[in-house]
Amino acid sequence: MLSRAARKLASCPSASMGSVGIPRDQRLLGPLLEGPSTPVAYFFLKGRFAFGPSRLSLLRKNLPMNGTMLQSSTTTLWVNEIFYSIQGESTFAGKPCIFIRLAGCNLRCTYCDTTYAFSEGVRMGIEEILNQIRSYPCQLVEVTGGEPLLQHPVLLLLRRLCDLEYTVLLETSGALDIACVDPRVHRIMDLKCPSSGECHRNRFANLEHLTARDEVKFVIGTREDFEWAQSQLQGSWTQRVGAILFSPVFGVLEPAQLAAWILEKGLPVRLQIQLHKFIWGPNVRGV
Ligand SMILES: Nc1nc2[nH]cc(C(=O)O)c2c(=O)[nH]1
Ligand code: SF4
Ligand SMILES: [Mg+2]
Repeated sequence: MLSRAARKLASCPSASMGSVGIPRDQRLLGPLLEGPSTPVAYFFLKGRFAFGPSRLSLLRKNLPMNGTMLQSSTTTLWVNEIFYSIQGESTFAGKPCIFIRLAGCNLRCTYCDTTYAFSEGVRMGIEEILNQIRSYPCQLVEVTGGEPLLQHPVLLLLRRLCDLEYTVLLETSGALDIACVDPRVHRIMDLKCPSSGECHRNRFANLEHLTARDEVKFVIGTREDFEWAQSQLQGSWTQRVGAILFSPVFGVLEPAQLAAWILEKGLPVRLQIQLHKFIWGPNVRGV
């Protein structure tokens, strides 16, 4: 007997092939690119195609805007970086972890710390990615971005990683549908607060899909954000989800201030600081 989540995945062909079953606003737009020798990337930008070299860095970094899909074949992904570090966020913080950062994002949060992922990346085959992952002495993998769900083949990558018995984490902004993600994946989903400038992009329907495996993260920059986050803690999802994380915007809100607010209200949430920024500094890439 398949679980509800497993049945949903089985009825979602995009987890194994093509883009059928993907919500309309997440479908690939534009012609498919095949073969590593093709030196051109295609993007669908506000109703027209843009063409560029295979390194996305030559695209202006503010180009992939709302609703824009990164174009790739069904077995390749635009990868910004792959690295091995200490997990700095979520309930897995402190553990060795391999990170796969995918390129492109459809949001532009005011505090974004990975703007370089908007436009820099190389195209890699899923098997090529898996081979690199196998080279690290680690069974914990996080797929992050950018926004990893912008690229449909990520569903296949996530499934392959689960099949290989990795513990798999997915960081997502929460603006795209999370229902087709393999149910073995731990989804770490943001609810964007007002100071992000992207609060209106929250896809609240995602909350219905959350399970004890998943975590919800609020990145908090102001008292208004804190109160907004507090006001979201009413729904039944709070009882189902594995963790609720309150994380201060680095360099904007002192962790001690957020700690004081949480204690003042007695909120049953988890204060999260971005461990990697305290270990290696706020602007170091690849850690
Ligand atoms: N060490 C480390 N932990 C992280 N957890 C989430 C990260 C992210 O950028 O999504 C991240 C990251 O970039 N580095
Ligand atoms: S969703 Fe994440 S990667 Fe995208 S702009 Fe916001 S913080 Fe940056
Ligand atoms: Mg992130």
